[in-house]
Formats: sequence, C-alpha cells, structure tokens
Amino acid sequence: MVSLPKFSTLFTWALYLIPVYIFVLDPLVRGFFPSLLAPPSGSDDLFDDSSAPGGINLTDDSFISPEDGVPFNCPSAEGYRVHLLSREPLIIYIENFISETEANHILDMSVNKYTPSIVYDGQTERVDPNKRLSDRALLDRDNTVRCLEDRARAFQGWRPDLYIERMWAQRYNASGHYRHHYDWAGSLARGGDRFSTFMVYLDADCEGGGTNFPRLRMPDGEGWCRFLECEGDGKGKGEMGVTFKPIKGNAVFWENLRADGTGYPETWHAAFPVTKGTKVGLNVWSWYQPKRRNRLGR
Ligand SMILES: O=C(O)CCC(=O)C(=O)O
Ligand SMILES: [Fe+2]
Repeated sequence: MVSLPKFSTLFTWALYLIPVYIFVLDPLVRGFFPSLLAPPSGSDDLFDDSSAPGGINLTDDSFISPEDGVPFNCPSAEGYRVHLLSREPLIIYIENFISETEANHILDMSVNKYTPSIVYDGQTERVDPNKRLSDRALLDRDNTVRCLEDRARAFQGWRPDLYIERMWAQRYNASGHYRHHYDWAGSLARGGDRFSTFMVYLDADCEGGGTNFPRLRMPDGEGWCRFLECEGDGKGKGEMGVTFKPIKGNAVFWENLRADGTGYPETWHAAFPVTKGTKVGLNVWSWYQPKRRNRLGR
C-alpha cells in the first residue's frame, strides 16, 4: 500500500523549495518574462500600453561603440549640474550636460542624414507613425561624439561591462511623438540589455514634446518646476506622472535595470507630441553585457 509522506517530511521539502524559488525560479521568470511583473499603467496615460518594449535588435552588436583607442580631445571644463529626482530607480536631471557649441555641432552634422525612425517588436523593424513619428540620424563618431561617450561613461563611474551604444539624433516636427515604451528589453538572459538612458535635448525650439513618465510621482520642491511641467495639466506634488520639459543642453538620466538585471516598470516613458516647432533629442544608451569581453576576446 502507498503510504502518504509525513507532515514533517512535507514541511522539510517546502523549506527546500523557498531558496529554489528565490534563487532560480524568480530570476528566470524576471529574465524571460519581464512584462509579467510590470504593473498596469496608470489611467492618466495619454497613450495606450500596447507598444512592445525595447526597440533593440540583438542580431548583431554593431550598435555598440567599441573602445577602439582612437584619440580624442575634450573641453577641459564640463559645466553640468545635477539634481536627484529618484534613488530607486536612479533618475538624475542634468543641467547643461552638453554645451551649446556641442549641441549645434551635432545638429549640423546630422541635418542631411535623417530617415524615418523605426520600432522593433522583437521580430521585425518597421516604420510605425502611430507608435513613433520622428526622424533619426546615426552620428559619426567624431571628436564631439567621442567626448560625449566619455562623459557618459565617467558619469556612471566607468562601470565595468557597460558599453555606450552608437548615438542617434531624433528629430520631432509638429505632431512627432514616441508612445510609451521601455528602453530596456528584458534581454539580459540572452546576453545583454540597455542599462541606462541619457535623454539629451539638442534643440527645443518647440511647444509640447515633453518626456513623460506616468509611473513616477511629482516631487516636492518648487525648484523642479524649472524642469518639469507643474501646471496646465493640473499636476500637483505627490501626484502620479512626471513630464520633463525639453530644454536645450539639458538631459534626463535614468537607470533601466535593477541590480538583478530586471527592468524597472517605473521607467515606462514617452515623448509627448510636439505641437509646434521642432525638437531634436539625442539618445545616449549604455548597454550592459557582462560576457562580451570574454566572448570576443577583447
Ligand atoms: O524624446 C523623448 O522625449 C524621449 C525619446 C525616447 O524615449 C526614445 O527615443 O527612446
Ligand atoms: Fe525611450
């Protein structure tokens, strides 16, 4: 006759299962199905939640700017000022991240290179003006761009296994926008993921076009109203939803991934539609790929 296990045996098994869940099952689920763990978006979301996360095509690594030893000369003084918006996820507002001369130089070098921006749904890259209406230009890695790569690396404490991606200027004319999305893709288990984002405003001769985070809470402190939309849509302190005004030269920096490599749901964000004029943004993304150096023998 089959005898049932004793209660004390079942209890011991259950104790063994706890570390299996914490150290094996939970990280696996977070790595492969990050969207299962993301909370639903707030009802104050201007756009729907249907956009696929990411936009990263992992089929090759030509999107990374290799450290190739090419020399570059940077301005001796970097005059940026930082303001901490959030510790978890880490979000830092940076005044004057890029000088007027640098911003104008990048605007000039990209002006003839724009093509319609694409979205990537994990399988195909396509133009989808419903999700993203802007033009983008891949920047040559000239002296100015290399200095920005260097600044972005230094800002993050020269963190190991972090690679600056090739930079794109993004131009939004009237009605240009990018619906809510994550910059991370939940792809660390497949090799790497986008660890952090600098959203740099190169040109902001526009109305609208703010960078919106519906899952962040409005901070206290009048000082923030220089950089955030405080009025108009009735947003008060402590309310959900933060919109950064596009201001030439300034940048928003945020970390996309937790220490365990999973993406922060709070980083769900959008480029609100430009209603008048033109906004040009610069994406400076840092790619985290722990095994890259070994795999390529660098
Ligand atoms: O332009 C913005 O405000 C945000 C752009 C953005 O989120 C992106 O390009 O991934
Ligand atoms: Fe983004």
